[in-house]
Amino acid sequence: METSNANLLEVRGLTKTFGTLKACDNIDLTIAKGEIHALLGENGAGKSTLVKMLFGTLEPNAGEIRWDGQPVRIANPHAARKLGIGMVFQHFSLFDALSAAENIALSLDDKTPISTIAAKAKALSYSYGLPLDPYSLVGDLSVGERQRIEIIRCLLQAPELIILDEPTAVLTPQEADKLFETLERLRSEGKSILYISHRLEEVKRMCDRATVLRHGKVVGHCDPRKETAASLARMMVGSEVQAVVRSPAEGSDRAAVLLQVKNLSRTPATPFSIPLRNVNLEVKAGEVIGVAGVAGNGQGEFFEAVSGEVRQAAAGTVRIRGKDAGNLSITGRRLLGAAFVPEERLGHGAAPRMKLSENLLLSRYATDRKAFLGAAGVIHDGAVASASQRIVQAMDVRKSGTDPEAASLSGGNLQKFIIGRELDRQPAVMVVNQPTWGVDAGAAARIRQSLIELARSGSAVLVISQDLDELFEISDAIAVMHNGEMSKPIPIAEATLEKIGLLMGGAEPGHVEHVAEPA
Ligand SMILES: Nc1ncnc2c1ncn2[C@@H]1O[C@H](COP(=O)(O)OP(=O)(O)OP(=O)(O)O)[C@@H](O)[C@H]1O
Repeated sequence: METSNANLLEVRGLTKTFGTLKACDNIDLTIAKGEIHALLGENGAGKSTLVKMLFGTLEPNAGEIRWDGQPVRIANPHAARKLGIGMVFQHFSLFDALSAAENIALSLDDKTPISTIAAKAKALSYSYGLPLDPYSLVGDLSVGERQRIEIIRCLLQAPELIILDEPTAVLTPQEADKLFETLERLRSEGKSILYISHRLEEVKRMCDRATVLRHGKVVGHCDPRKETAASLARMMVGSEVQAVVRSPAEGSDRAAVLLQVKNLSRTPATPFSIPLRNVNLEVKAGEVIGVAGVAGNGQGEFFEAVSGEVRQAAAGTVRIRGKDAGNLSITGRRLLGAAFVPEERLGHGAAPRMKLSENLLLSRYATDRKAFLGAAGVIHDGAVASASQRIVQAMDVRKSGTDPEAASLSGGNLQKFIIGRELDRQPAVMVVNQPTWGVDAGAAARIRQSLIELARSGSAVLVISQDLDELFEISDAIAVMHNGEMSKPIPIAEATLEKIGLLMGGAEPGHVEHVAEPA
């Protein structure tokens, strides 16, 4: 039986509206001391809005928050921290040119000397099994190590409640395991954790209770350990989530190579970027090739070179539909029939302050001139609006208003719109970096299925992803990037998690070929 003393946080009737949209609608939530509590919900369900109110970055319109039985007002993150609430954000807020300890010092309010902070951070990091060298420069660290800094920074303030927003999205399976050990340890010390994740298997594994949101309302509570990933997804979405079907790639041996990367090398543009070393890769019509790798091993640099965000001097390093494209701009490559979806949605994938229809026009006016522009460059508003509507429907994009600004969409819904915008063109070559990052189970299945279908209709699809399950689900072969080098693609029938994991960790391909198949 729970008594009110056992509860650390109680939320009653919390409501937040944006215009006419109730992003959080009368939400009740109770977090007990010493529990890991999952907050689940499809994209746009209101999870981020809720935790922003708990961390003091958004002010509720109505409702009450009780902390250890007492009503509180959390006016800003400083007040949240003082109360004992810490948050590890999905997007890191660290300075590359500073050390781990200096970054931590910036978030502390007192004037403790760096050497003391470094010693404390190091001791804490080792005691929680997340070892950290406090004097290492952030720019030299992997994404997993950067996340450790964020976690240690949070733990140094001895919070009673730690909010984690999709903490494993950027981690390797091994790093995620380490994080789970740390969370279990925190739980055993009586700390509470509010855990947001779209990865339902890890929610089942880690969490004691779950609260499920849909359209801003609480639609259920459950013990995730007693559920299946499918039943959790059903609670979130309100209906059965379709499994992804990968039809066999037909005749791909004889098919045309639509995207070719040939002897691509790049010297690092900044002290913190990874050089590319003689990368070779081909994607044929009809197939999906996956690129796996721990974040920060050159995938970003590879995407920039393939998409034309950074051009090469040698035109032949990237060939699209048989034409040299290495020295072309993004638009030049798009005119050859390619489409690109970058990892970073706001700013790169979409202009945040522009409406969805304006974003559509911005990315497609050159390639779809006839459809969207008249003779004197007059915009066919109707055509743009109906294309925008078509994409919203095809990808089930949830939003407030008919044509809102991109920045007002929840992360996952903006991703659905951007992918839909490119798929709508039926590109001959599609290159996507992290296609379902932050996307809920139902929408992720839809995006993955669309990528397979695009390939089977005759296009070449290249998917860079840190989600190995995703790559195994959709790829016909998987290549691995490590330290700026690309392995040969391993056909999916021969690929195992162990082989790919070893290559991700830097094992020699020759060694991996001898790894036994699992029994
Ligand atoms: N600043 C804002 N202005 C207008 N609408 C907003 C704003 N912030 C969020 N919304 C809307 O509120 C709803 C809830 O968004 P929220 O970011 O909380 O969802 P979420 O559950 O965290 O989704 P995701 O899993 O995609 O991150 C969405 O429909 C979103 O478009």
